[in-house]
Amino acid sequence: MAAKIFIDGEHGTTGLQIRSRMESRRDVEMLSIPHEERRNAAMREDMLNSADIAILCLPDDASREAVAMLSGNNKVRVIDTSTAYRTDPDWAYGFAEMDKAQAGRIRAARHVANPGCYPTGAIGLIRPLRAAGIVPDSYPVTINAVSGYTGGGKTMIAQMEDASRDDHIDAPYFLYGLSLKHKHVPEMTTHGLLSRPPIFSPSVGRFAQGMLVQVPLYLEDLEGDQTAESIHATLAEYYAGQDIVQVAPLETSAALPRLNAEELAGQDIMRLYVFGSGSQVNLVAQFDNLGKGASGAAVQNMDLMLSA
Ligand SMILES: NC(=O)C1=CN([C@@H]2O[C@H](COP(=O)(O)OP(=O)(O)OC[C@H]3O[C@@H](n4cnc5c(N)ncnc54)[C@H](OP(=O)(O)O)[C@@H]3O)[C@@H](O)[C@H]2O)C=CC1
Ligand SMILES: CC(=O)N[C@@H](CCC(=O)OP(=O)(O)O)C(=O)O
Repeated sequence: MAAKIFIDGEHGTTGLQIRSRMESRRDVEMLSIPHEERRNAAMREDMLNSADIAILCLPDDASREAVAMLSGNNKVRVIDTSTAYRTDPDWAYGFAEMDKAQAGRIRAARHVANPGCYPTGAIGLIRPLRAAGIVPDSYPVTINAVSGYTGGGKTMIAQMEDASRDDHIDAPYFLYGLSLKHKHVPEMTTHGLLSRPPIFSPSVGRFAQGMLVQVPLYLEDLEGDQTAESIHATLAEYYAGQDIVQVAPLETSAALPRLNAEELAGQDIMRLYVFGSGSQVNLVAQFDNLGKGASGAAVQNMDLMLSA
């Protein structure tokens, strides 16, 4: 029997991308609410409680409200794409490749917190080096990133695309999160296995989808005699045996004159690069903020849960 899937927030940016990934699938039955009823609480509660898996593509408060609508129901499984539950120990963190046991945890979980887009890149780069003891507790980790503007959902898409709005953004590129208190820092710290919160500086460019997340490192401040080659070998070994998180060969990185943030738009993979030589490296994750950074990861998690 086809599994019943309800996307609460199905008409938003993340929800629509999940729906488009489901269009040709025969193994799932999509439960749906018409656009004009998307905020009808009674209809949402009914659909949420009728699903096998509910995928929440809502702001944090509305996600918490949806989870409350399921209290007392011990059957429906939930994937939440908001920030609400990403450091909650009762929820499985939905980054299947982040260690060898994580796919199994997601497969068995009732509640899965889909990662944030920036943390997917940052944790993907940092966690293997923390797990191997290469990045010491005291290391001052910094994360610089650029996202396509769909990362800001319907509001930012309209701000970037509609010049008639009072809050139109005409900048081709801008920094934000300037107070260094971005909502993704706690999840980067927890799942990046960091002792100190990283300094995180996000930015947005005038392109719809795509992302680069950078973590520069001084090799002499790491444990052991590290080189670009040894860091690359650690990442390549960590991600061996699966094809969603790919580590670009060092020769490929060395030959690149530039790296395009849009290159993996429309794809659900993430590619990691090690740049640099001598005493410094820059680790970079390249992916689609709406692919492995959101909707692609949600569908991957749904598939793991359906395979239980
Ligand atoms: N965009 C991205 O790249 C990523 C987004 N996420 C997360 O995914 C979630 C959804 O984001 P995104 O798709 O970008 O946001 P959007 O603003 O594009 O879509 C949100 C949807 O939720 C609906 N909604 C809002 N409040 C309620 C409510 N109280 N009851 C019912 N429906 C409601 C909105 O309806 P209405 O049209 O009426 O506003 C809209 O359809 C967020 O938590 C976001 O942080 C995670 C990773 C990446
Ligand atoms: C460009 C942009 O605005 N991006 C969003 C993050 C997108 C994302 O990962 O969403 P979550 O809210 O689910 O964490 C931001 O910085 O708030």
